[in-house]
Amino acid sequence: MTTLLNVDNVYKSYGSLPVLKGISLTVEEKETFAIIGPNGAGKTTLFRVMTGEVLSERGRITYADHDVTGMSAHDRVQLGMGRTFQVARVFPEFSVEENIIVAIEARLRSRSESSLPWYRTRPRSSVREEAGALLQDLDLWSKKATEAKFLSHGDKKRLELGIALAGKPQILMLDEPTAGMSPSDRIATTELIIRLRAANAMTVVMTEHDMDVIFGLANRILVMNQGEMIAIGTIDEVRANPIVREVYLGKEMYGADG
Ligand SMILES: Nc1ncnc2c1ncn2[C@@H]1O[C@H](COP(=O)(O)OP(=O)(O)OP(=O)(O)O)[C@@H](O)[C@H]1O
Repeated sequence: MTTLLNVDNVYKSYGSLPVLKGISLTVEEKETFAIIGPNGAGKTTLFRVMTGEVLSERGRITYADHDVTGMSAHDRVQLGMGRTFQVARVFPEFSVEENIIVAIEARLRSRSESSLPWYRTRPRSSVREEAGALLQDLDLWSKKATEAKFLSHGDKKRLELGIALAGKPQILMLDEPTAGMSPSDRIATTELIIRLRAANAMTVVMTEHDMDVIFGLANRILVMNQGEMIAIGTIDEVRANPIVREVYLGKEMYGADG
């Protein structure tokens, strides 16, 4: 196995509040790694430290052999780290298809696959074709002409996933991909991520509250509590961990006999 992302002894405080107290983890190529924990545990802060939206005060982060510790979020995206947000970020006035096209064009420009300015490249037929294929994969083809602001919550999250995929990331960072979704949308989104992950040979890092989604997707899990790591391992290892049982998850994780 090849390590793609390495977080080594990372600390972060907000004012006098320590939020990350020495977090270390590795994410191996093609695995899905989930971060879980109760509210306020520090999951989102750790996620942001990994994506570069927040810089850590101590520790080191490497991604594909690059030291990215002090690197901006934008530069990390250029290296192949794609991400989605808890609240989907799409261009509301653009159609579904235009949102995807803009994202593909951004990739083409930033990776020097095209040297022309955007207004001279669009809409190239190859870009339209790529957008069409992605929309089919996302089951959004029938809504391609719909303005994004009119999409349901689930479809908006799906579109945001497509925007991230249009950047052809090597690692996809998903911040609560099923937040606010109905149970049926959650199942559909889990299945979609499984499908897209296989088709694109992607590594995934995610935060998520829903245990069914975690169990459906993750290979390994980090459990956090109050800025600390309380367990890290496979689903079975984490389930069997007595500290996790005591501190955090309770019945939901173990079923009625747990
Ligand atoms: N920008 C900020 N400024 C000050 N305090 C913050 C900031 N962001 C987070 N915090 C605090 O840091 C702690 C950890 O927050 P964080 O959002 O990382 O936890 P979380 O595990 O993602 O929680 P949740 O499950 O509720 O999203 C909380 O006490 C929170 O109030």
